[in-house]
Amino acid sequence: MSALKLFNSLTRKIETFHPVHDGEARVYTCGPTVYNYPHIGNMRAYVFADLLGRTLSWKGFKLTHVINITDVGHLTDDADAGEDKMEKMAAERAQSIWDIAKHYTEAYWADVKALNIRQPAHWSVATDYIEEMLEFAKSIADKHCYELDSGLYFDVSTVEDYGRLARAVTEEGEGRIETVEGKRNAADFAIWRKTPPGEKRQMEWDSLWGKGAPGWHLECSVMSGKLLGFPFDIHTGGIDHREIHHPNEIAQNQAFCGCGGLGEAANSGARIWMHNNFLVERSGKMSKSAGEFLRLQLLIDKGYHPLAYRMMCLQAHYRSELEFSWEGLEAALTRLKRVLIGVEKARAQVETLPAEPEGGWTLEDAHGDIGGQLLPLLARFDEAMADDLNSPQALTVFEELLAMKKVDPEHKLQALAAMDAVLGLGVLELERADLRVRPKTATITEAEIEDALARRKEARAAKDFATSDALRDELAAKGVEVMDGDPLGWEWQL
Ligand SMILES: Nc1ncnc2c1ncn2[C@@H]1O[C@H](COP(=O)(O)OP(=O)(O)OP(=O)(O)O)[C@@H](O)[C@H]1O
Ligand SMILES: [Zn+2]
Repeated sequence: MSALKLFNSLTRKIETFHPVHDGEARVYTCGPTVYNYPHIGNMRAYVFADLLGRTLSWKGFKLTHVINITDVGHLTDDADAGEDKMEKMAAERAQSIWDIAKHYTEAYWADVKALNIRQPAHWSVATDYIEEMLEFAKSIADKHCYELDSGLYFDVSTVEDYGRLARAVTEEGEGRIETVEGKRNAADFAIWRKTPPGEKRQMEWDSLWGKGAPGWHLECSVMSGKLLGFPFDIHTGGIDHREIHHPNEIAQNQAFCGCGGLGEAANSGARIWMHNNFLVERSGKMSKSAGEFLRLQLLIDKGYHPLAYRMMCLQAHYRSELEFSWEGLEAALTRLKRVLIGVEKARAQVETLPAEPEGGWTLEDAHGDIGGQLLPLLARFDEAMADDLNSPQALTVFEELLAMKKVDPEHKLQALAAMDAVLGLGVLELERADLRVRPKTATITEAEIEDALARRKEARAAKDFATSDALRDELAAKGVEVMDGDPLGWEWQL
């Protein structure tokens, strides 16, 4: 078994994973701000966190994963400027924040499910932890904070090594962070924002510092510490969080734990900080406001199975930028189709599918009584995943397994199921026909297509090529391409 190695953004080094608690892995992932639908770039962050969680399970660690839902406190700028994203959307829509949060949380969960992202142990909702946030703030206020008219601010000069995660000295951030009158340091941030006099927010709570709402950074410090205990093992997020959100969480954690500098990673609250790189469009970072809003549902509406997007994510290492294109998605879908053809062949050779062991597949279960040719393959798959989650490499090993011929079919399927438990493509539950998603604009149903194709087959058998061609043209007029002799065995596509 290869030792699990992960890239720690805090040390900027690949490190061997040593859990804080023997045999366990505790992971916190910054979740979505539920003011709008997530775009597929946001979902890359959760596919990555899921891949990490699945790899930890595969390595035999008992995983506790927390993903939060931010329903208050995230401003339109990650630092201190702008409005609360939730309040802003609620005002625009003339709806209650609670309704907005519910709607978009459910939409996010639908994407989570469609992408085979496993359910974490906890979905922690920020507004459920206000009491704990007030206690946390109170415990650090005297030594680390000061009050201004607009709120309670964290003085970043009171902790050692502020900003180390971002590799930026405090002053460097100055240009980017809007000045608030009276701040001691440019990078100081509000941990509690007071409701301005004369205003009423939809979400506000009483506190020692007046009515108001918690800061976004405070929320993640509190929920991660509360649910996982400091220090926990791994904190994840998108690479943008490396600049402001996570350095600020770290500063609060240091203050709360009374810990020293960041020479000791555990002082930051987590031992390892991991960040996925961006999904980008040719024009730049994907965002909700610019251009076509790339939601998972849009991909589905255009006829792409959501797992083609998961495949697309797995094909790139999580620390590399990934450029989205429709051609790239098409290629990922084709790759998934080929995988399913291989799985179908393997399935046809066995009576029953291997039963998933309780608690999911681990490398150890995968080994089972497997011998001979399959063991080196499992070892190479393990090595790839242990090498800072090298999923592109692991995928090629998975495909090698699919192509293997002279192996015991039961063992092959066992190895397949176990590897898929890490990749999360769910290939044993998927049928090839499931991948053929009807685009929203399609004017013909599958039953009508199958019916026309059956009639065409009959015509061809009777050598009535005029009818056969007429049926083909009829289908083409409705946007259905008939694919005679397609190597992937697809008879038609929309
Ligand atoms: N283009 C992207 N590619 C990969 N991850 C991303 C991308 N954009 C945001 N993320 C990550 O998605 C997660 C969810 O972010 P959040 O819900 O806070 O979205 P957001 O800040 O409103 O997104 P955006 O800035 O894109 O509108 C975070 O971990 C964030 O770092
Ligand atoms: Zn967070």
